[in-house]
Order: sequence, then C-alpha cells, then structure tokens
Amino acid sequence: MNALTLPDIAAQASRQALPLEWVGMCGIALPVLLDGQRLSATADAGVSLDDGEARGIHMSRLYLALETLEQATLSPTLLQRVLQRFLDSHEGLANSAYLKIHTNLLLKRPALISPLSGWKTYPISIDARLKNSMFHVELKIEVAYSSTCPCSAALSRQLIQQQFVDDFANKPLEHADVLAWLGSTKGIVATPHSQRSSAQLSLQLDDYLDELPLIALINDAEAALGTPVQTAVKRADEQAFALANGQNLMFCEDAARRLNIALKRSPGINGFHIRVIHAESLHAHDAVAESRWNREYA
Ligand SMILES: Nc1nc2c(ncn2[C@@H]2O[C@H](COP(=O)(O)OP(=O)(O)OP(=O)(O)O)[C@@H](O)[C@H]2O)c(=O)[nH]1
Repeated sequence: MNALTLPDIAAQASRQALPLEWVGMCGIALPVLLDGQRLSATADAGVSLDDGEARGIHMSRLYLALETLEQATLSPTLLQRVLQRFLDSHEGLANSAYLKIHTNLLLKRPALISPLSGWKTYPISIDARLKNSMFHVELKIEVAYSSTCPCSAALSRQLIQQQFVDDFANKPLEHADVLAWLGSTKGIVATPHSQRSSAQLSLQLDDYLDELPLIALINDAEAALGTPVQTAVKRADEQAFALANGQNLMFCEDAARRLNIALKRSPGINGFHIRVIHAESLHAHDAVAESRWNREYA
C-alpha cells in the first residue's frame, strides 16, 4: 500500500456543513529559543475551519510548521511566519490562525548584598493570531513578589508605642536602656503580616516588534513592585530584604497602580490587563486587584 491509496478522511465532505472557529492541537511539546536559552515549551496550534463543507483540517501541516520555531529566537516576526504557514497550508479552508506557546523563562538574579546569585523561573505565555490579515501578539508574564500590609504595619507600630509607654512610663529615658529595649522582643511586640504575591501581566505588544522585550518588561515590573522574591539569601540579604519590605508597604491596589504606571511607560506595549494576587496570611483567601489599559476584557 502506498500513500496514494491511504484513505483521507479530512478531505471528505462534512455531514453537517458548519464552519468552526478553532480546530487544532493542544499541548504539543517543543523546544523554543528565548534569551539564548533552549527552553522546553508546549504549544496550542489551530486554525479556523471556515469551509463548513470540509470534514477536517490537516493537523500534520500545523504540526510540521512548528519546526520553524526550532531555528530562531522566538519573536513576533517568527510567530507571524509560522501562522502564515498555517494559513498557506490550509488555503480555501481557513482564514484565521492561532498559536499559543507556554514556557518558563529562567533568569539568574543577584542577591541584594552578598556576591551570590540564583535562578528564578518566570512562567511565560505567548498568544499570537493572524486573523483577516491582521497580526496580534500578546505576552503573559507572571512575576512573584513580597507585599507587606500597610494597615498591619500601622497597627503594629501602635502596639509598639503602647509597649514603650508601659515599659518607660515615669522613668528617666536613658539612651542605653532605650537601645537595649529596641533590640529586645518588646521593641517589636507586633509584626505586620506579609505575603508572597503574584503579578499576572497580559501585555498587548506592538505588531512591528522584532523581538519579545521579555527581560526589559520583567525588570520594569520588578522595579515597580520593589520587593521581588529572592534567590540565594544569606543573613545580610535577608536583612536588606526586611528593610526593603518595611520601606515598601503595599495593598494589592498599590501594586496594581504601580504596575499600571510603569507598564504604560514601557516601550512596545499598546494595552494591558494586570491582575495582582496577594495570597494573604491574615485571611484564608486572596486580596486581588486588576487594572486595564486599552483592553476591554482579559
Ligand atoms: N482533522 C483531524 N485529524 C485528526 C484528528 N485526530 C487525529 N487526526 C489525524 O491527524 C493525522 C494527520 O492529518 P493530515 O494532516 O490530514 O494528514 P495527511 O492527509 O497525511 O497530510 P496531507 O497530505 O498534508 O493532508 C491524520 O492521520 C488524522 O487522522 C481530528 O480530530 N481531526
């Protein structure tokens, strides 16, 4: 038996003549090149089936078009080329092409004080589509950070003041006594709660970009948040982190506003949806804030 005699079910006429919005494959394993790293990724590849009379699309053609991604650094131009291959291989069947890629970018991050560094993972999704000859690409990045509650900090300060009154009322203030008191557990009788938090950034990129401005965007977001989670940590780094958190008290609303302002200034972005999640240690639920710019929906 040779290829000419193999039955081709996809080429048959459909029993129900009905176009479909998306047909393809999800969870395809593939390597991608990003920031000089070869990363393990998964892809969802699909096209619209606009010819309602056709039984099916040609999945193998989409699958094979993904080979293009192995050859060069992932960029909007490269994604557009792959999407065009999807459409060229489905002439007369499909008008729209879709490609989603999910991977984890690894970045080496220095410690705050000590001459150490370690790796951090940033989940990344790239969502590209070519529809009615219009190309769009959206980048999703997740950034982990620490947030300390400003309300809890104020309430803790009040308790520390109260403790001071209790311990020093009607006593002459001696510098050495106060210093010793500050270094004791009484000097920090209450501590504000803080939590590991996450910023989920969905960024609509300018179509003309030659490269994905991933690292610049992550750096902008981390600078705006002020207290990104750390990698290698010695005591000196932990102390610097405690200071950074104390100087960087924030509600989830503050985090969302800071990111909004920073990302509007970042080049290459023409719209976004920001969602920040503070996994509260005070509550068993999360505090969440969202902000959008030039975006109607998520
Ligand atoms: N369209 C479609 N194909 C499927 C599905 N599940 C598995 N496949 C298989 O995907 C395989 C590849 O399909 P095609 O791209 O049409 O393969 P082909 O006909 O050898 O390739 P061409 O000659 O390029 O059309 C076929 O063996 C299909 O059976 C499905 O749900 N829909």
